[in-house]
Amino acid sequence: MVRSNLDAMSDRENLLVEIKSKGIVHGKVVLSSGKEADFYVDLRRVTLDGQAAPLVGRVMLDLTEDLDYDAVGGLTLGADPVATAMLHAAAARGRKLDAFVVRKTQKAHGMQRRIEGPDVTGRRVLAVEDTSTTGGSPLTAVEALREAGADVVAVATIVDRGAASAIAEAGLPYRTAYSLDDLGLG
Ligand SMILES: O=P(O)(O)OC[C@H]1O[C@H](OP(=O)(O)OP(=O)(O)O)[C@H](O)[C@@H]1O
Ligand SMILES: O=C(O)c1cc(=O)[nH]c(=O)[nH]1
Repeated sequence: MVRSNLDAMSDRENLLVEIKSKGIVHGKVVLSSGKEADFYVDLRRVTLDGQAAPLVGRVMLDLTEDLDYDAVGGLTLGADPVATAMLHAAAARGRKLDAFVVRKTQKAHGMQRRIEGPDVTGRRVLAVEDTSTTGGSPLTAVEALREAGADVVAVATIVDRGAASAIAEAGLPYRTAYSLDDLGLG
């Protein structure tokens, strides 16, 4: 089946509707970085939603279509359903894409791994996040991936809250599907 630009545009529009209706929470909130904000973009309510998750996979694949990578993942937990949605969307397009999970700390028992899933050593990988404010979370994943011998080709998020400069400083291309302006929160 041939995928048209119209299909991609309609997925992008439909995912935006899902994010606006299910993922935005207004009110004072403390962010991962310790900063305070007046709203939260709770993308777990979108990436773990049965209707929205397939859109997440397709939109994030479309966003990174020109990049060369064969594994995707990031810092648990926000990145995990993004990566698995992409794995399944890729499989539906006949492409084999592996996923991985970067633990916040190395596991102390079992295989004692920091990065779970098929081995990423020597592979071109995409680091993803659901949303990023400071770039801290995706860059923590990038550091662990580089330590494991992976070649990180880029960072990609569903919603950017201000991470572009930190990711550019780390010398990596940065892709985001939506800005706060797209969400009416800019
Ligand atoms: O660090 P930043 O780049 O500014 O991005 C914000 C981080 O906050 C959220 O996760 P959180 O730290 O709340 O943890 P969780 O994924 O385990 O829920 C989100 O999923 C990002 O990982
Ligand atoms: O910066 C964060 O911690 C953060 C912001 C946001 O809108 N959503 C989220 O999951 N984390």
